[in-house]
Amino acid sequence: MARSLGQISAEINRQIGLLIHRSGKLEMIIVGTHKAIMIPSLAHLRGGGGRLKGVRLVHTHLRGEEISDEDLMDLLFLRLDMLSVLQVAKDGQVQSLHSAHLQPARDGASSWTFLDPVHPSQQRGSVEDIIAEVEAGFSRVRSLSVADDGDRAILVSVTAEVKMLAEESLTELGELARSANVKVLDTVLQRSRKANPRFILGKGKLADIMILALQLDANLLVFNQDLNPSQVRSITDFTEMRVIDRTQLILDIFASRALSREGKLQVEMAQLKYALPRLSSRDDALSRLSGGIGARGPGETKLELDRRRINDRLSGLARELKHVGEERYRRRAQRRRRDVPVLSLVGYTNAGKSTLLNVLTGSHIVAEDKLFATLDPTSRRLRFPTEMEVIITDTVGFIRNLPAELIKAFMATLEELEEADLLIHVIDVSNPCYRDHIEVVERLLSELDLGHIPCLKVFNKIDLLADPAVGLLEDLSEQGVLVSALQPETLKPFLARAEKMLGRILAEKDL
Ligand SMILES: Nc1nc2c(ncn2[C@@H]2O[C@H](COP(=O)(O)OP(=O)(O)OP(=O)(O)O)[C@@H](O)[C@H]2O)c(=O)[nH]1
Ligand SMILES: [Mg+2]
Repeated sequence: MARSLGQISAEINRQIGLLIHRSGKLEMIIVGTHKAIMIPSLAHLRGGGGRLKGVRLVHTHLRGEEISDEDLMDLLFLRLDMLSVLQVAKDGQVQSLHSAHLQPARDGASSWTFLDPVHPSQQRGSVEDIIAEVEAGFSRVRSLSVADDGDRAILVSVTAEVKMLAEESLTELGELARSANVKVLDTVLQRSRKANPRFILGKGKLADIMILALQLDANLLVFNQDLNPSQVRSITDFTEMRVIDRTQLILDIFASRALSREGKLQVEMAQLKYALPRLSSRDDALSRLSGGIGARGPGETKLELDRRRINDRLSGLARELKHVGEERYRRRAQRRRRDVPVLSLVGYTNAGKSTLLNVLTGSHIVAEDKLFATLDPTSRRLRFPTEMEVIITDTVGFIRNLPAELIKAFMATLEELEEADLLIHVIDVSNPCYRDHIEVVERLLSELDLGHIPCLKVFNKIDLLADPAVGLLEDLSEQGVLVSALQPETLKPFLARAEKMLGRILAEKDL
């Protein structure tokens, strides 16, 4: 076969490639130009049951070149079992066969191994054995890392931000992933002034990520930046991995957390609004996009609908939400008639709002070390030491770059905040980024037109400040109160302060 390939290739002065199944069956014959061949998409191939595609490529080179970088990219991106180059002399005589295959272990820089060049008639050992060994190597790597059924992701951030900010934001993406039960295998931070419009990243960097993904057995790429639909498509096509962005990740978390009818409706609305502009007339864009982390929660089957039906569904949702909103309005109006003041807990996600509400009111709403543990607003009665009774409301946490669609979707819930007489801004001081968090929350509050409501800053989790900087505690207690929701005795000064503020506010209102 090598001899015929060499002769024909030299005669027509074009490279010829054969894609060969593990079974030995020919999948495809590709005729290229004199210096390259183009391999069509192999997406239809189901793979060989392991990490690799189950096909190998043997192709001719006419100018004596050995395995080129492009060849290696093909090996990688097409996850070929093996890639071989048959060097052919001008007269069509076959010279030597150069082969390379991917390397499962992550030792050092090289992601592939070259076999010794050999004349095709002198080959020893079997290709099948080598491939079996490579596959076995990959699955060993896999079983070394924890085997679980959740998604296994590589986080990617492409940004022009300064290094520290970029890293912080990537850490937060990791927290989001963890909250969505996604296992984070590795993170890739690419700082660049200008994003590649097609892939966001340069192709070389994408190749690095692909290698990582293969070696770590990742099935998901999570980008910290919003991707447009065509970027999702190109990266997906290129890597054959599922690709989602930060917004999609947040939507997925919301979808799995929403409990109330209103919450579910709102999440579905946000999901649909996010998906709609990303719909493309071409093939399976939506099923891919709606894939998310398996597109859990409300809206999962609905996302399979087409654009028109999505629009119908959206107007239906809007109607339902309006209806639910009216019910809530009536409840609120009742409350107002009874003239009970309202305190609303606001703050960055994971600051400790729900924990605080639980401690203050002896409730047991879900509070956990996950982002967006709370999605549905909860109200409880709280009696101050001086017998004044108030209602205290827990709300969904804020986060930086909260997508506009999401904020809008949660408008109805956040309307609850408009009723608040006093906002309690809970801040996790043990988080190194707490200052940024304050800024994000304050900006969102003013965007939501809540900036005019009096606000008390509560610096929470002081128990975690093992060694606070000199003057920090004094500084903070000038701006608000210091508490630890886990140490009830620290809450007294907070209650006293809140009550005093509330007294003043109510007195002003009566005037
Ligand atoms: N050490 C310490 N941990 C706290 C304190 N307050 C809350 N936590 C922990 O912080 C985590 C988040 O608390 P939550 O009450 O769920 O926070 P949240 O602000 O309601 O968060 P979301 O609902 O996700 O926006 C939980 O694991 C709490 O146990 C505190 O004062 N000290
Ligand atoms: Mg909460």
